[in-house]
Amino acid sequence: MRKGISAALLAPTTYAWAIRAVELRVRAGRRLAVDGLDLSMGNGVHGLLGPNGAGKTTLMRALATVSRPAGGVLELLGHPVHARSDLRTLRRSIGYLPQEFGFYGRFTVREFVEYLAWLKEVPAHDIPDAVQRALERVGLAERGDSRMKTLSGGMVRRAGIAQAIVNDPEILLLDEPTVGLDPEQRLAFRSLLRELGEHTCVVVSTHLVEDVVAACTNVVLMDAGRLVFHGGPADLVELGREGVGDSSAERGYTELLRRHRAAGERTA
Ligand SMILES: Nc1ncnc2c1ncn2[C@@H]1O[C@H](COP(=O)(O)OP(=O)(O)OP(=O)(O)O)[C@@H](O)[C@H]1O
Repeated sequence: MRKGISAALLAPTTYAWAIRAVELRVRAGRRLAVDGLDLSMGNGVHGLLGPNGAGKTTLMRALATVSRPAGGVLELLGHPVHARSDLRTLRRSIGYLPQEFGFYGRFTVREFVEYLAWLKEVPAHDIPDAVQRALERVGLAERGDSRMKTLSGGMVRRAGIAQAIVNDPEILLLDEPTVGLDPEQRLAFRSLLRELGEHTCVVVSTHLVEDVVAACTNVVLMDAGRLVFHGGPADLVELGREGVGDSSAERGYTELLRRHRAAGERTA
């Protein structure tokens, strides 16, 4: 048995949900930015929406096991995540594109993705093919030998998506992946998302409600650290038949937040 990995982590696990949170609380600095969240997610593409400061990035960081929960239950692929969990094996099955990420500008795109594949403990002999496939999936195969510092903002984002998918994760977390992508790339990205969601639990945080309707199987709406709505994109569109906003989906989003806040004021 490999040193440092417990038998419990190596044992096959069965689970109903790839991600399960019950009364989850997560701190951002000293603030409880996720405050009593109940949420279960399986395979599919889950669009995480919410106003600025809703707690989306804080939740993504907890799902990526970057921050540990301050309370409640968090289970990823059936493994509990808490202060004392051994997360090394679990992290091999997670892909994460943070909102902001650093890289060595002198690395080529291929070296950058290879390095992350190595950190994710992808077996060495699988790395070249895995990297090539990830670069092809984000449309960067032609730029594999370019240095990271020579890429445009949108291309850096695509390199970030490539590193997140290079280990074929079972949970894929993408924090605002479409920022800086041109319209053609956004369309290509939507179809990549749909493809990935067939066998993976994909969580995509975004402010683009239209992207969620076009590419997601589920909508998760948060406000002030709590779950406001979890349903299908069609439910959001249906709710937005009337109200303020340029599209039905945006109106549905606004209407859900309005109802949630009005209910909060009544109970306060
Ligand atoms: N390091 C920190 N220290 C203190 N407070 C923080 C820290 N990071 C985030 N917060 C606060 O936690 C709350 C949730 O922030 P978070 O970044 O998770 O929201 P978000 O939904 O991702 O927002 P956005 O849409 O603007 O990216 C906000 O009120 C924010 O000000």
